[in-house]
Amino acid sequence: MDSIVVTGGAELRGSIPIAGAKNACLTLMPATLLTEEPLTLMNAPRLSDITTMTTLLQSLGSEIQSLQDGRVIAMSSLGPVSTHADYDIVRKMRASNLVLGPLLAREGHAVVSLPGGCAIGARPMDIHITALEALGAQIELRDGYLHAKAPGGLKGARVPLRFASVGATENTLMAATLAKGTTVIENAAREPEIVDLAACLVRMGAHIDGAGTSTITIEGVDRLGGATHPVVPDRIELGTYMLAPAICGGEVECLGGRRDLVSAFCDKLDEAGIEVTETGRGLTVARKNGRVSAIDVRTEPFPGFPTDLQAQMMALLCTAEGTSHLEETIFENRFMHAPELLRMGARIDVHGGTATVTGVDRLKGAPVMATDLRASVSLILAGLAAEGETMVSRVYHLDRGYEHVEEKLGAVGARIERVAGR
Ligand SMILES: CC(=O)N[C@H]1[C@@H](OP(=O)(O)OP(=O)(O)OC[C@H]2O[C@@H](n3ccc(=O)[nH]c3=O)[C@H](O)[C@@H]2O)O[C@H](CO)[C@@H](O)[C@@H]1O
Ligand SMILES: C=C(OP(=O)(O)O)C(=O)O
Repeated sequence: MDSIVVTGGAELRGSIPIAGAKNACLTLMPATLLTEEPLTLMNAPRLSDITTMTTLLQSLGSEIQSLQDGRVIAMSSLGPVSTHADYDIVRKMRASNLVLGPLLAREGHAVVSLPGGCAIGARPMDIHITALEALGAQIELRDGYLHAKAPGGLKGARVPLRFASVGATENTLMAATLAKGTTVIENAAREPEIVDLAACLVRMGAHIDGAGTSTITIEGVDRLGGATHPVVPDRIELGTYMLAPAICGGEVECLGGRRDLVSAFCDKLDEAGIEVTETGRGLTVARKNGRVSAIDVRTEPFPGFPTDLQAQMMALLCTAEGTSHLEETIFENRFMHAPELLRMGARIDVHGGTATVTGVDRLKGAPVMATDLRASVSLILAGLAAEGETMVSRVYHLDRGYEHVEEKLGAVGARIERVAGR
C-alpha cells in the first residue's frame, strides 16, 4: 500500500492541467450499453475507478479499449449483453449502480447488486427505484440485488424526484432515451455531469431538452447510435488544485478550468481573500493579500457548494484567521478528515453535520491516514502548508479520483513524493 509524503512550506507557482471528470466519465461509460455502435470518450481521466467501471462493463459483455495512455476510452456493446451486475464489482464503487437504467432500457430486465454504504455515508437507491418504476419497471430487492424488469418495455412518464439525486437523474435520463413517448424528470439534478451526459446522449441520437435545469424532457427514440464525446473537465480536481496556492501561497493556473463549473466555490474563495482570474486557458488563483479569512460554508446540490470540495476547503480554513463553520448536508459521515487534521494541530469541533474550525497560525506535519477520496487529498493540501513532514497512508482512496497527484503538485513546486509499500 503506497503512501504520499509531503514536506510543507514551499510556495507554488506554475500551471496544472485539469483532467476529464471522474464523475462524468463514470456515467458516460454505462451509456455504451444503450447502443450496439461504438461510443468513444476523449479526455478521460486515468483513475482506478475508471478501471473498475471497465471491469464491470466487460463483465456485461462490452468491449473496451483504453487508447492514448488511457486518455481515450473506445467502447462497443454489440451484444449479447449480460444483465447481471455482480456484487463483487459493484461493492467497490457506488457508480456501478449506473448500469441499471441502461440495461433495463436495452434488455427490458437487469439484476444489479445494491452498492451498500461507503465510508462517507449510506448510498441508498430508493429514488432511482421510484423513478424507474414511474417508467413502468417492476423492481424487487432480493439477496442484496435489485431484480428489475419491464416486460412491456419502458414508457415515458412524469418523474418527480423527491430529492435532486445525481445518480437517480442519470439512471432515469439514460433509461428514458429508449422509452416509448415523453418523460419529464422534475426536480432533476443540475450538476455539470448531467449536462455532459445529456450532451453525449444527444450526440448518440437522443432527444433531450432542459439538462442543467430542474426539468428535463426526453422524447424516447427507437435506437441510439455511436458517438465520440469529450468528457467535461473535472470541477472537483479543479477546485482541489485551486486550493493549493490558496493554502501555500504563490500563484497557480489551472489549465482547462472553467468558472461556471465552480462558481459557488469561487464566491467562497473570494470571501476568504483568494483571487480567481479567468485567463482564456483556465483559472489563475492567488491570495489577495496576507492570511486567509474564516468563512462559513454549506454543502448543497449544484449550483451550491459541492460536498466533494468540503474536506479540501476545511484544510484551507484550518489556518484562516478566525472561526469558520462548515455544514455538510449531503452525506452524514463526511468529516473523517477532521480527526486526522487534529493530529496536525488543527482546532476543529464536529457536532452533527457542522464542523467549527478555528484557524491556527501553522499546522504541523504528522503521520495521518486517508479514510476516503476527498479526505485523502485534504490531508495532502494540509501537509503542503504544514511545518515539517506529513505522511498520508492508504492513498489507494486518492487514486480513485486524482491522476498523478504527486506529479501535478510537484510540477508547481510542491515537495511531494509517493512511497511504495508504506
Ligand atoms: C447532490 C450531490 O451532491 N450529489 C453528489 C453525490 O452523487 P450521488 O449520485 O452519489 O448521490 P446522490 O446525489 O444520489 O445523493 C445525494 C443524497 O441523496 C441521498 N439519496 C440518494 C439516492 C437515493 O436513491 N436515495 C437517497 O436518499 C443520499 O443518501 C445522499 O444523501 O456524490 C457524487 C460523488 O461524490 C457527487 O459527484 C455528487 O455531486
Ligand atoms: C465520493 C465520491 O465518489 P463516489 O460517489 O463514487 O464514492 C467523490 O467523487 O467524491
